[in-house]
Amino acid sequence: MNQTKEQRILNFVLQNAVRGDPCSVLDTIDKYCSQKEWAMNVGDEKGLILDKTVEEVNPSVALELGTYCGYSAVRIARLLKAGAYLLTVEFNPEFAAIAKQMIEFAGVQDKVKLLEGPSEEIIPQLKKKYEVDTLDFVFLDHWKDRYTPDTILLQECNLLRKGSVLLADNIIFPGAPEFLNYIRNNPHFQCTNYPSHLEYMKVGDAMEKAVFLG
Ligand SMILES: O=C(NC/C=C/[C@H]1O[C@@H](Sc2ccncc2)[C@H](O)[C@@H]1O)c1cc([N+](=O)[O-])cc(O)c1O
Ligand SMILES: [Mg+2]
Repeated sequence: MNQTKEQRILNFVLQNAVRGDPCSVLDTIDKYCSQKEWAMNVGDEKGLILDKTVEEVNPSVALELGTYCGYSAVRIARLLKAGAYLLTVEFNPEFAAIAKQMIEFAGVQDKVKLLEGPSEEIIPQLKKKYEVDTLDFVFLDHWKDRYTPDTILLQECNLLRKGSVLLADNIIFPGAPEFLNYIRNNPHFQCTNYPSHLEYMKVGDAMEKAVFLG
């Protein structure tokens, strides 16, 4: 049975990256996806915006929606302080299996909890089942039409506190117009736009940061 693109990416990492070295895993994925097969990782350019935001927030508890191959989970986890952790939500079992291996190869498995299932089911379970109080940082990179309902759900489940930071990928491409309209017109959020480019392409893209004001 021939391999999927995601399996080819993982195999390229297993054969070319340095086990236990998150940066080498990120560089190897970026190399493969810019030279051989494009894939929807946040990538190196927008990855720097993600890095700066994570360093600024220095979260104890972070949530990622849309794990895919685990690139941004590794990217975020490598920056977390001792005792801090990332919960990452993926509903596609094949992608979850790839991401699990990617996270373990990078050596950040002790900081990452991969939750398999759709965000709309997982988010309401975070407090009771996963013992989350509130989230310091949320990275939205899953289906673009889920950004708004899941942001509303996070508020309804009291998972945001004054100062919680949301960072959303793909504001321009593929675009999340409904989310942008929602978040920029919501008095409970302070928004900042970060223009960039689509991963591995010259196409324009942007990330949007939204700080919850309580
Ligand atoms: O479509 C994009 N991302 C959707 C991502 C989806 C990821 O999240 C879940 S969906 C889900 C649902 C519910 N709960 C958890 C995960 C999918 O199984 C996939 O792993 C995308 C597309 C482009 N592009 O150029 O076309 C560029 C990007 O950066 C993108 O992020
Ligand atoms: Mg994306």
